[in-house]
Amino acid sequence: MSGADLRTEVHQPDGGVVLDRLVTEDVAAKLARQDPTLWGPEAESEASIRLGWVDLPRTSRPLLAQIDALRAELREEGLDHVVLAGMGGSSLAPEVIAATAGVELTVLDSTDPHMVRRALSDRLDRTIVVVSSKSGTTVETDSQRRAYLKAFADAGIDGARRIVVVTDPGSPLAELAEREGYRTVFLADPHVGGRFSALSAFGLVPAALAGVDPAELLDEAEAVMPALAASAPDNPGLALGAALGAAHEQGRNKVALGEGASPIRGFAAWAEQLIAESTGKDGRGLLPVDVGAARTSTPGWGDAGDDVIRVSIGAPDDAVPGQLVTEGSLGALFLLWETAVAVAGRVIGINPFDQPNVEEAKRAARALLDAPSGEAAAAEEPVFADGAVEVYADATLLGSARSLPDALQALTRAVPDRGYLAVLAYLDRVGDARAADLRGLLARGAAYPVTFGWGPRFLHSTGQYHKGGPPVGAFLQITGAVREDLAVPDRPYTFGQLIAAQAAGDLAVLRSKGAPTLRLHLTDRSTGLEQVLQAAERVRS
Ligand SMILES: O=P(O)(O)OC[C@H]1O[C@](O)(CO)[C@@H](O)[C@@H]1O
Repeated sequence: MSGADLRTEVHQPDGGVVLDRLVTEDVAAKLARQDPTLWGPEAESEASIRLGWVDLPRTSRPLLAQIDALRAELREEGLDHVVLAGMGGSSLAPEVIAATAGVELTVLDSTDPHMVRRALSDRLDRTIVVVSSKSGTTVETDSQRRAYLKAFADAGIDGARRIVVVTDPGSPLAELAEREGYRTVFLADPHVGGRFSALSAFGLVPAALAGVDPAELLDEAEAVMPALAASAPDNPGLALGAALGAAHEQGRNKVALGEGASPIRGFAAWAEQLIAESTGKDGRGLLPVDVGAARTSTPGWGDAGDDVIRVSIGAPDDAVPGQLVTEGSLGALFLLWETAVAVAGRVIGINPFDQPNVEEAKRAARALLDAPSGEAAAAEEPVFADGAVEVYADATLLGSARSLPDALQALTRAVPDRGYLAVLAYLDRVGDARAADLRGLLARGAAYPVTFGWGPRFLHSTGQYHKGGPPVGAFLQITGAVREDLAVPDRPYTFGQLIAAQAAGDLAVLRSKGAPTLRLHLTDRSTGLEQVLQAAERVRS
C-alpha cells in the first residue's frame, strides 16, 4: 500500500487466507465504528470502553487550544524544561514524539534513585513536571510526583504551580490535583486504554509542552483514517494485523522490530508495549524484539530464526529478504499499528485491551514493601560472588557453575526450544546505559531472540508477555547497589527499597511460573557491569 504519508509492504504468510476472512467479516469497518463484539463475548465489556482511540485524530482537536494557552504561559514564565513522570502508555508515546521532532523532553519512568536524583538536580528553577497516569494510582508516578514536590518545596518554589496533570476523569490523581490546586489538569478520554493513547492528551500534552506541534501529528493520523477503515485487502492496518495474526497461527510468534532509515526515533519501544501488553496473555501472543538499527549485521535481525517475523520501521535494508515494512509519518504509524494490533488480537483470539498479569508483579512488590522492616532485607543469599557481581539462581540452573561466565552460559542453555532470553535491567538507564549492549552481545549467533528491558519500565510493557504469554522465556535479571538513596516523601520506603521490591516481586512471579531465571546483583555498578559485559562476550551459543 502506498499513500502520501504511509507506505507498507506486507506479505501474508498464509497466502492471504486470514486477510480474506477479515475482509469478508467487514472487520475494518466494524473497528472504525468501534464495534466491541470483534474480540468475542468475553472481551466485549472491556472493549466497549476501550475503542475511543479509533477517533482520536478528530476528538483530540479541542485539546489543542488548551495546550497552546498553557505553553504560552509557561514560556512567559521561563519554564522551558519539561519533565514527564509516567509509566508505559503514559510516557512511551511522548518519548517517541519528542525524539522524532528533536525536542528535549526528560522522561522519568524509573524508580532508580540515581535516575530520580539526576532529574531532580537538573534545572529545577525552569522545570515544569507533567504527571501522567490514566489510573492515577501507579506507584512509580506517584513517587516521582512526591519527590518533585519536595524538591520544589526545598528550593522555595511553589510546587503546585509546577505540576500539570494528565489523567482520567474521577481518578485519585484528578481528585488530588483538585484538592492541592495543581496548575492544570488535562482530563483524558476514559474510553482509551494506556497503550492506545498516543494521540490523546497522554501523548500530546507533554510532547507539545516540550515544543512539538501536536496538530501536525493529528493531521498525519487523520489522513490515514479512511484507508484504515476500508474493508479491503489493501487496507494497511488490516493487512499488517492479518499477517501478524497468521504468522502467530503458524508458530512464528516473535516480531523483530528494526529501525530502518527514517527520521522516526525510538518507535519500537512504543510498539513493544502495544504488541506485548495487548497480545501476550492466556499463554499466547507475539513477543516484540526491539533490535534497534536494522542492519544486516544486527544480531537478531539478519540472522533471526524462522520463528521470527521481521518488521522494519522505516526504509528497509534490502539485503535482508522477507521483511515487512511500515514507513511513514509518526501520526500515521501510531494509528496503523494500533489498528494492526487490534486486528491481530482478533486473529490470535485474545482480548487486546486488558493486561491481566501486570498486577501479579505489582502485588508481589507491594507485599515486600508492606513486610515488617527487615523481612524484605533478609532476602536470599547469593549462591556465589564473582568480583563485583553476586549470583542468585537455583541449583538446577547453575549445576557446577561457580563463575559469572559459567552462570551466564548455564542460563543460555536453559532457554527453551523456540523460546527467548530476556534481559531485565533494574538499573539507571542513563548512568548504566551500557547495560543495553547486553542484548546484542547475547543475541550474536544465538538460536533464539534476546530482548532487553529497563526495570521497572518494562513491567508496563513486555512484563505482561513475560508472565502471560507462552511460557518459553529465560530471564536474566540485573540489579545494582544503591550509592545514594532517596526517600519517597511521606512513604515508609526509599526509592532504593522500592526498585528492589519491584525487582524481587518480578523475580518471584517469574520463578513461580517455573521459568529459568538468573539474577546478577552488581555490588559496584560500573565494575560489575563491565564484568557482565565481558562475560556476555564469552558466551557461546
Ligand atoms: O497510566 P497509568 O494508569 O499510570 O498506567 C501506566 C501503565 O501501567 C499499565 O496499566 C500496566 O502496566 C499500562 O497498561 C499503562 O500504560
